[in-house]
Amino acid sequence: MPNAHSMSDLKLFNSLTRQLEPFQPVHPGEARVYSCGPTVYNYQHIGNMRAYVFADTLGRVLSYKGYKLTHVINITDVGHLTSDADAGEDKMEKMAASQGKSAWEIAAFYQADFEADLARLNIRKPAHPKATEYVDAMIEWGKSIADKHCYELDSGLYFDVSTVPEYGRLARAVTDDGEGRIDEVEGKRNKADFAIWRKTPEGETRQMEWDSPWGRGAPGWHLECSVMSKALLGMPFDIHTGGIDHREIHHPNEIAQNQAHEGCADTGARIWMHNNFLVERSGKMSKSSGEFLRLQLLIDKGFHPLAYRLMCLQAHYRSELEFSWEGLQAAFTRLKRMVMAVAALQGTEPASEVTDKRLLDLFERFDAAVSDDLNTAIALTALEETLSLKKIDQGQKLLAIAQMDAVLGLDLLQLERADLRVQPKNAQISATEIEAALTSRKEARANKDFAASDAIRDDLIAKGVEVMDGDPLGWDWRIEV
Ligand SMILES: Nc1ncnc2c1ncn2[C@@H]1O[C@H](COP(=O)(O)OP(=O)(O)OP(=O)(O)O)[C@@H](O)[C@H]1O
Ligand SMILES: [Zn+2]
Repeated sequence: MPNAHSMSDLKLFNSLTRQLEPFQPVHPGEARVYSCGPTVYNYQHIGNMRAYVFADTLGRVLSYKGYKLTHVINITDVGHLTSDADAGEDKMEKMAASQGKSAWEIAAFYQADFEADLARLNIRKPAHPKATEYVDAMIEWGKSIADKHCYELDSGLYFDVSTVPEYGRLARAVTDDGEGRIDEVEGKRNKADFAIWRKTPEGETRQMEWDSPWGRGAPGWHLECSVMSKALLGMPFDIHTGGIDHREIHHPNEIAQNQAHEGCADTGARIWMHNNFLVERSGKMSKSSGEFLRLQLLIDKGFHPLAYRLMCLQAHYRSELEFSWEGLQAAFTRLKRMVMAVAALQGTEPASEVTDKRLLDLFERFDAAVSDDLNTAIALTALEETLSLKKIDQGQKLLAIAQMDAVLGLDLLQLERADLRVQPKNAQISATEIEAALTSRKEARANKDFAASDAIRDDLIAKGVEVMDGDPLGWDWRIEV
């Protein structure tokens, strides 16, 4: 697309100022992004995955705008307690004990599962540093801020939030429920003070523990993101992302550590961005509630994982998104339509540039939408209009689709109809058997043997197959789950 990235300036909503701001990179021509990664003590739920679909879309938009992107999603394999505010048990150690495995095994298993989910959602491969690889750097960071900003209690080294300017500015925490949720630890100077280092209590041993000037123990969860973002991206860097819950405690704490360490009022990242929650009718999706929605469950029910990506893109990342199976079904149907429209271009070679005015206008709309704080909902409509354009140069159309999809990540040029036929786990019949039965049914009908044709249909229905004669999508059948 000629000069596509120079069409509209990219504006992003900065949680620090609660305003849209133009993106101005710290390093000309580059974009450096850090996204808080998962705590790998369990499977991820699809709410967690919404955070990474958002971060990936941001990264794709930055690449499309011509910036050289460095994106980090860390892996939290140590340090996160069951509460964000340094209370409760260690998530990793607790799961290890309940499964009779080592904390290291737990972390490796769930990290691999997380990375498989990223791939299934067509999330590009950012760097995935592990917190446990940065413990030395965390201790060094702690040492450099300990005298001026920290104090020791029996339970560890604590950060005194009154030693940095404007603590909690990101959360606007002083009056709302931000600080109110922080649990008391005996001896803390301020309610919001948090652990930099947690000492292993006398007489206990942890599987993951290290020696430090403040005793044997483990780093506080907040410290790892400051340390890893600085080590991998330098400070200041461009954008820090996370779910909206992190705006309250985790990110204000990172900012406080960054200010202390860098000796400035700067916050470490210039722009802080937060995705809103995926919710269930009953409330926020959470792992603590036992059974929870995983991407694998969606696949087991016959949905393609990219239908979930599309479901996320249909909403603005700053809006709450309510999950429902009907909503997912609608997104899946929409994805099928797109894939079928691209299939109609099979055999077309993409053009080397787009000159057609209709395509250029649609591209301008697409560009304006993604430049407006990642308005993917509008961008999708521009893509769909492009897909439905008739009497147009096919090569140019394909090029425009490819460029839009590079930003949205729906994998439209690779996905085929057959890929979208996801076999539900409890299916009683395979796709090949269904196709064969439908072919026999067609023959029976052609021979006017309606009894045979009805018998085949009844047999399919009994096996959970809905036969969709005359389906406008040409989808023909689906397995009901
Ligand atoms: N329902 C949700 N919707 C969108 N993002 C979420 C949701 N829940 C968590 N996140 C985000 O997912 C990322 C990873 O979360 P994290 O590993 O801290 O686990 P968690 O889901 O918060 O854990 P738990 O459910 O046990 O409280 C974070 O950026 C977090 O803000
Ligand atoms: Zn973090």
